[in-house]
Amino acid sequence: MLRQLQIHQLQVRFNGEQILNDLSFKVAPGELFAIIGPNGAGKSTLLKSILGLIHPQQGDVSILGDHRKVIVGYVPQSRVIDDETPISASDFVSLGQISGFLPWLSRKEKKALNEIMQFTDTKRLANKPIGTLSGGERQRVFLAQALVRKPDLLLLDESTANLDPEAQIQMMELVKNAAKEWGVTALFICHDLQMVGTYADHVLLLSRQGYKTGHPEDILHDRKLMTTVFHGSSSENGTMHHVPTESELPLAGFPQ
Ligand SMILES: Nc1ncnc2c1ncn2[C@@H]1O[C@H](COP(=O)(O)OP(=O)(O)OP(=O)(O)O)[C@@H](O)[C@H]1O
Repeated sequence: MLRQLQIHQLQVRFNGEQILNDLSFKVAPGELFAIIGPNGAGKSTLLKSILGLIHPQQGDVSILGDHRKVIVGYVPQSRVIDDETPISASDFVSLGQISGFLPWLSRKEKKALNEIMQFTDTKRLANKPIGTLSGGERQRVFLAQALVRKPDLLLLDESTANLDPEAQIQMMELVKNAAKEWGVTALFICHDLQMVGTYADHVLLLSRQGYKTGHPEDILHDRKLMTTVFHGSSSENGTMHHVPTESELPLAGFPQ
């Protein structure tokens, strides 16, 4: 289980453009942590920095586990799968667990595959070619692949985008159950604020002007803040300020 995820004074620039600026926050083990913000705010950049796919100019990410190396599951924002892709859903899921050199699955791996397909309700899709699945079915298969090694940390980049409301709920329920059953800590980028309000324990609101972490009700119901971030203006003082503190969550705040 994850013991600590801590982002400390993270700075990422691309071609001289500041994308993440002095970003610091902590995520508690087993929580569902939403990342929201307008397009281009740097949400995917943050997940990629946590994964080590992007190297920040400054700051660091610490991911510490209890007894063993932390396993991270990731569902990227976009994955183009050709309709003709000749790979079955179950083979696609098992790609998430191949760690040895043998071209077949061990008994333990088969058991894990079976369990996760049951858990994600993808068993009935097992033999279907991945390219023939609907958008919602594919998303569940992608999630199954990310979960098959029972990760300690799960990173989801807009995994519920383009899904109908029922399928969105199914996906988020799966993530919530994974948190409940084996204590996975999940960071999920989401533009659907209703989903965030329903499922997130804490929220990071990110924009190029600053950021804020807190409980969903405090962030989502702050009309002035939300208007400033998503529409760039507010009837009152709409400037975003980043005021880090040393206290527990939220680590950063805006002047009240
Ligand atoms: N590898 C890269 N090289 C140069 N610029 C990049 C790179 N990756 C991202 N960017 C830029 O960084 C900014 C933030 O991108 P990012 O994808 O993190 O935003 P986002 O908040 O996830 O947006 P969206 O909600 O639209 O997915 C964008 O302006 C993007 O063009």
